[in-house]
Amino acid sequence: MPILKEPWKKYKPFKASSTSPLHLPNRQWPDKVIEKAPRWLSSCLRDGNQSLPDPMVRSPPSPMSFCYKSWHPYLCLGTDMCWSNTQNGEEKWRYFKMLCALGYKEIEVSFPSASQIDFDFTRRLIETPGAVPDDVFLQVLSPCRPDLIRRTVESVRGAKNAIIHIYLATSECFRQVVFGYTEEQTLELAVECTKLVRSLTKDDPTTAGTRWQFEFSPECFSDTDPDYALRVCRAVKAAWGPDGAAGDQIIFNLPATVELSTPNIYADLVEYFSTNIGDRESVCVSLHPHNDRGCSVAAAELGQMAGADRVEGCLFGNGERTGNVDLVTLALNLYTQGVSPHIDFSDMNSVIEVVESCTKIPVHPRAPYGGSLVCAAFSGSHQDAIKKGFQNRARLGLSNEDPWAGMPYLPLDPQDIGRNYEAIIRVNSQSGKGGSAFILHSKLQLDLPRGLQVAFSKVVQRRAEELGRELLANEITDLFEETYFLRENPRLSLVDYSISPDRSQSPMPAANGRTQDTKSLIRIFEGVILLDGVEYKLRGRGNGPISSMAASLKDVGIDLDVHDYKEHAIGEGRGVKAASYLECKPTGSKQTVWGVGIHEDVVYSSLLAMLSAASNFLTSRPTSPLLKPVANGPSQETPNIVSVLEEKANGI
Ligand SMILES: CC(=O)SCCNC(=O)CCNC(=O)[C@H](O)C(C)(C)COP(=O)(O)OP(=O)(O)OC[C@H]1O[C@@H](n2cnc3c(N)ncnc32)[C@H](O)[C@@H]1OP(=O)(O)O
Ligand SMILES: CC(C)C(=O)C(=O)O
Ligand SMILES: [Mg+2]
Repeated sequence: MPILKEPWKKYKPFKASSTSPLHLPNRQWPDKVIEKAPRWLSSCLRDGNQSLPDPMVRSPPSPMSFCYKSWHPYLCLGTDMCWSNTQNGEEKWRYFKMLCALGYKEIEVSFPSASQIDFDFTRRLIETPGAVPDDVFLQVLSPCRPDLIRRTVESVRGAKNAIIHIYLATSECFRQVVFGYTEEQTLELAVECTKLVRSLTKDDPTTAGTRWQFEFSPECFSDTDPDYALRVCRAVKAAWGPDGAAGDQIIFNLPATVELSTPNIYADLVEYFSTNIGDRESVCVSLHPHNDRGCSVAAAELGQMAGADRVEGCLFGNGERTGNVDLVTLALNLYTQGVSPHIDFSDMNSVIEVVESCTKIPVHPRAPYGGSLVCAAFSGSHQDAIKKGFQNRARLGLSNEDPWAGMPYLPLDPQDIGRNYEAIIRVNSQSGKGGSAFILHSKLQLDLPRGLQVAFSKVVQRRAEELGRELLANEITDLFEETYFLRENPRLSLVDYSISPDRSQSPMPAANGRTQDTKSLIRIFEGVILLDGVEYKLRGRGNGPISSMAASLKDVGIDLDVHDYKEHAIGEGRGVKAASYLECKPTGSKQTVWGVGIHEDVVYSSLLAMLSAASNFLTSRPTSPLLKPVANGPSQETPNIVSVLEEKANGI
């Protein structure tokens, strides 16, 4: 082929045939809303399976394998996820059980004429008591070839419920390129094969114990002249003879075998078919979109709006080439519109585990709903909005009326698919204060004041940049405990203390000139601290425990003014603790330091916060503060420099 200068000119825009119904001035589907779930057909074990490098049901292992880890069909790295053959059919068996548990009622289990293994798997399902729930239909697929149809029907003999599905491509391309058939020959073959299926199933009294359904797929429907597709299907319908009044429907499955156009065109085709096939109650219109252009979900949704009753697809969009339509996305798209899909994805992680281990294809981390990252927010703005969403829902009482309204960025409650809230907020160097604050709140029940959120987020940012990666939730809680000396404080600790009212003083006058109440009595802090391995005895005066301790610390060169103090309870009942947060400003400095204390005793918790702030003050300075000489002795005016270093006092 000559090399084209403009190679894209090799391709032509999609054009339906000359009798195109695409000019549908009265199309109805754009105004329709999907209000109920369609009938679902999982083709995971057929269309999904036929597209795997190593199908689920296979003969004994070959040294060649598809490696999940290396993404290579042959080079196996020998990890857990690498292909390893279990007993023949075990993976399909496990997958089938999962599909039943999820709620699928129509499951295409095999292409029985393809191999003995597929045939045997189908037989095993039927012959194992209780393997197939009474309300589940087993679907099996065959081309329009009499020998293969006989084998296919044979495979489901004795089943309680079975759907025989035959396919024949009707597009001009396939008729000319693959089969060399005229329109009439194709139609005749479809009718003949339908009659054969009928004779082998519902017309054969020996199979009366089986509830039969029949499905015909005009393969490549979306590339087929729509009037011709209708002609073939009407003839097939006449051959099958469904009795709609008795609830018997023929399934016409309309594949976009290859997705060739925008989904609105598929919807037009479906609406045209659905409204013109006639005797509609005897017909179930089914969709089978593939995803070559990445629009299969849209095609399936518009197709339902256009009148389809049923959708065929695979979990996580497995299937030929780019896959079949993703049944997980379709179901949960309905769910998030308040419509039950009648499929249970509440334990998404288990579904993923089964699908990945059976197909050896990992679910993409960004796959809608199922992907490991889709409930996670890394970026600061997202985290901030989600955090506020959680806070405000409780505050605004939205939880009763409209439980998920007012929740930014999260279209689905992660808990509904078995993901916990810890997975939502993930912290890296793109995160702001809200992310770490959310994690500290959910993991440690700490409700950080805004200023501390800002201060700690800088610490987190630094650490994330140093490591060049995401910080895990436990790394953030560790970092917090380390930064604010919540587990240990190697430099500064409180050995002993007491706080008592200063009886020698009359109460300090309040700002309004009145005498303060007894609560405002001057307190005296007396205690022993261990600073860099040396014990110091301190004494200080203040309006309360914190300020008196702050005053006492000046004597060891830790000169901090308390700017802000907040506390809250953690937990309730006997195990309740107090969390205290202190913002302090070193005298003469503009920068603040924060301290955090947690303890059952509220006062002790606040003193720990003071000590934590003092430690941060110490570490924020290049060298240790100089110990102030106790030159002036206790001062009554400045209620702070009273402490003494015992050794010093003793002249040691
Ligand atoms: C779009 C889809 O997903 S369709 C489903 C596809 N799935 C599969 O094919 C999986 C299982 N298939 C198989 O195991 C094999 O292809 C079999 C058993 C069906 C047939 O195997 P073979 O007899 O060796 O035929 P082979 O696969 O090489 O070629 C297909 C033949 O069937 C014909 N054919 C293809 N589709 C159909 C059809 N729907 N109806 C009738 N004949 C068909 C082809 O024209 C070709 O005929 P030819 O041999 O006269 O040229
Ligand atoms: C067999 C048919 C339904 C098919 O898989 C397709 O056309 O994609
Ligand atoms: Mg297909």
